[in-house]
Amino acid sequence: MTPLLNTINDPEQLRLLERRELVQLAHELRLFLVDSVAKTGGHLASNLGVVELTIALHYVFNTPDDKLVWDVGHQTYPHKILTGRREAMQNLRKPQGIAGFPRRNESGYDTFGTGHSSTSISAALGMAVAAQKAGSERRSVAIIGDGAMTAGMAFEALNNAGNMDANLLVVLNDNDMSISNNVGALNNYLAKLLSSRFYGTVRKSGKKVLSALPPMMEFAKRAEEHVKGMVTPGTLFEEFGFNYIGPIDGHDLDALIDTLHNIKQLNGPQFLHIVTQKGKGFEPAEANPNKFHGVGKFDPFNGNAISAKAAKSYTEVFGDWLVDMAAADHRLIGVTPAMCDGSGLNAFASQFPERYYDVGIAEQHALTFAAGMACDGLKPVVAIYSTFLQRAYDQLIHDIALQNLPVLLAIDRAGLVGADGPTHAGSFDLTFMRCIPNIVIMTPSNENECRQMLSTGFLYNGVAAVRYPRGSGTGATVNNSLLPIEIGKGRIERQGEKVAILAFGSMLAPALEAAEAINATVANMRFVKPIDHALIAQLASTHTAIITIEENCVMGGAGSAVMESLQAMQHSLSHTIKTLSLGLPDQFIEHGVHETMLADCGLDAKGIASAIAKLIT
Ligand SMILES: Cc1ncc(C[n+]2csc(CCOP(=O)(O)OP(=O)(O)O)c2C)c(N)n1
Ligand SMILES: CC(=O)[C@@H](O)[C@H](O)COP(=O)(O)O
Ligand SMILES: [Mg+2]
Repeated sequence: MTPLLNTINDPEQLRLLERRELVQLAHELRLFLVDSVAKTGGHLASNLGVVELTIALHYVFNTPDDKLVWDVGHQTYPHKILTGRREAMQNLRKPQGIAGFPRRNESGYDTFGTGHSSTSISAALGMAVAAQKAGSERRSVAIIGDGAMTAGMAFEALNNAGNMDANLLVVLNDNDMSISNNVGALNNYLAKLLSSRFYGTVRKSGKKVLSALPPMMEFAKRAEEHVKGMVTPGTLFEEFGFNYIGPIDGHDLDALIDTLHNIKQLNGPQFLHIVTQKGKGFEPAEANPNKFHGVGKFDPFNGNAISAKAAKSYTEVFGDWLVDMAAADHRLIGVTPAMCDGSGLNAFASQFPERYYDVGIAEQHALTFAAGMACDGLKPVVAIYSTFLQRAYDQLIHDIALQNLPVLLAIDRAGLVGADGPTHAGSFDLTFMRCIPNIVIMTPSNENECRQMLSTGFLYNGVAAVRYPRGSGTGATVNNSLLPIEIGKGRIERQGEKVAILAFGSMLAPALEAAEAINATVANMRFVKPIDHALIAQLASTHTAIITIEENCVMGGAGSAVMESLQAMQHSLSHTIKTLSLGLPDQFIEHGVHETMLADCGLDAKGIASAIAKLIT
């Protein structure tokens, strides 16, 4: 057979293929995906699951005029490959290479930038309304997974769209998996929809929708049936005002294409439920979709990881601490918004299942749920990535801090995260948390300090946050103590003269290295809030330059806290001090390799030394 995939550089070419050729194309696309991701690393299992769906969508819809909005965007590799980026896949997520998520500035086919979940229905609805207002017939399609569907935002959008007449199609890609097993009542409901009698009913109702009636009449008829309660039992999505079609096999290209063709004729909000298998076609990923959700380089023949096991990560340090503290205190509850594995909760979940809560992709709920538990004597620990905590800002302020509730936030992936790029960078948490009253914020400089700070935050009777980076730190030995450290106290790690570097968290190690050449003093500040005013005063009175350094944006971050402190004490200082705040610049940092990204921001020893040299000469 003549290969097909390498002839497709644009969906226009895909649309010229015969229907019967598409199965071969899907097969080639899968082989290409496995081979390509084996070399680069990236998200694999979700992409394998949407091969047929991606082909069918580009085959039926007139992309890029018709808009495809992929939720999360971790499953867009087949889309990228079919839209002119096949060759570019070899540089996926590498510096200057293509991104792991859709990017509007990367391709006209990437209609909406994503990375965080559950935004697709809102964005596609916005595009559908824009088309309507422009008198355009173009279609908008949101493709959302069953995991992403657990988020409140998806339901906010359904609620809005189901009450409108915009031409929006929502495709629910139901593979019965989030990163880990999907959870919650909605997941149970979807399983019920797929089962036995109800499945039959739904299929019939789907067929009815695809009958010969003209689209507008069909839509009106469905609306009338709804009003009269004739559609029984109505699916949840029908109750939301959508025309529900499915479930259909999302690996059956003929069924997908026929159904999409039919739906394209219909007006108003449409909902297509498809069933797929995460990891489809690659046995190791089918067997363990969680492991192959996001992977490093691997052997494409057996799926074995190529890189050696790295040093103990901060995530693992947190996971070990959680198990130990849970054993010591029966009030401890562990909460994760759908990131069990990534946040290091596996051991806790299996040892303390009755105290473990995966709430789905629901960061806002996770925090308020924790607040409620804290009101009544429990001690919740919310494990959350810095970037996803952004979703729950009001809950942190209004539900936790304002009521001064004892909730510990274990904030992982703080700082730059490498290959996932700007959507996942934890660049802002110090800035957005520091201005909230009542909160204790800690930045561990090594793994052992991380454990000490977790204990400190847990034992503190109020809201506390420990923010630590992705991966491992200095490799410090972690002792098994559960004792706290004194809140608000930094310490001097290296005594030098004239120049004092005040380092926060991960930046202590490069600060110490930079200090050698110029004999600078280095303080490990440890706490961003309360900031150690006494230590700052001591350093200010004995040095002529104060430099702060953090892996957070400079604006409003830990360095700002130091500068505010200095400002407050300036009248009592007998000499002037030169100051400099180092940290992440006021821009989104592109994906790449963590160390290089830091160096590019001047946050390695060399960059720190050169910035100090400029300041003091
Ligand atoms: C707001 C937010 N929280 C958490 C995540 C992490 N995350 C990425 S993909 C994913 C699971 C998505 O499951 P689903 O939508 O079913 O897609 P699948 O991976 O099954 O294809 C999660 C939890 C995220 N990207 N955004
Ligand atoms: C798409 C998504 O949000 C997650 O899969 C994320 O890429 C995981 O990142 P980590 O690899 O840091 O856990
Ligand atoms: Mg899923």
